[in-house]
Amino acid sequence: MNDVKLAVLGGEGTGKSALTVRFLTKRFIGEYASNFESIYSKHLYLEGKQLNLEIYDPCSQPKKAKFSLTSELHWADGFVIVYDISDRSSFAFAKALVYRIREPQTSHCKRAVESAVLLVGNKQDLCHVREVGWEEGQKLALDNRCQFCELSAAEQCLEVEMMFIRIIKDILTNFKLKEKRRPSGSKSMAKLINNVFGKRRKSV
Ligand SMILES: Nc1nc2c(ncn2[C@@H]2O[C@H](COP(=O)(O)OP(=O)(O)OP(=O)(O)O)[C@@H](O)[C@H]2O)c(=O)[nH]1
Repeated sequence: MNDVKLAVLGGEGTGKSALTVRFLTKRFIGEYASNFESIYSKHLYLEGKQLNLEIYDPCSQPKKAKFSLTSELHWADGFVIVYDISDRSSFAFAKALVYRIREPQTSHCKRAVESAVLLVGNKQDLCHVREVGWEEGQKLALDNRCQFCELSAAEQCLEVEMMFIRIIKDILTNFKLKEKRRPSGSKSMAKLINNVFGKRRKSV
């Protein structure tokens, strides 16, 4: 079974828990405990594979070394970065997170393939008080090789599900790429062993 680890990050109150809970239970509750972090688990069947999905939903800790993120970066295979379209400061926070994830040192420290990132403008139902344009989100995503969508955890169940499925599929694609790019150490070793012992065996 494949393990897929996804971190849902973003500014305070942007709807990280609402999106996660919506995906896991199809429900929108409205208020979510925000003083502890959670890792949720879900078994999924996607693209012919059984997956063990883990979703990390951090608690709000505005003072936590803002963009250090070191443990999350090492833990996660992909990121959902959430901002609130009615709150410009949350977009600035999301931008800083995207830059942090895409920093060359970060991208290369552990990974042969860039992490999958999906930027989400949440609370689309509040578009009458919108502070961040759709184009701004789209541009930030394009410039930083991220996927992008706007949606509403409060009003859209299917879109939220599709959003999570999209990022999980990207992660699976990355797993395949990594597999391809992995130096064929094990294969070469098998060849070597075969060359040395295989031939001898023939002569016995
Ligand atoms: N109108 C509207 N409100 C939303 C939406 N998603 C979440 N909210 C509300 O926004 C508030 C914060 O939602 P949370 O899911 O707790 O946000 P969070 O990012 O997990 O919050 P912290 O953990 O405190 O950072 C709650 O009052 C939610 O009901 C949405 O799509 N539309």
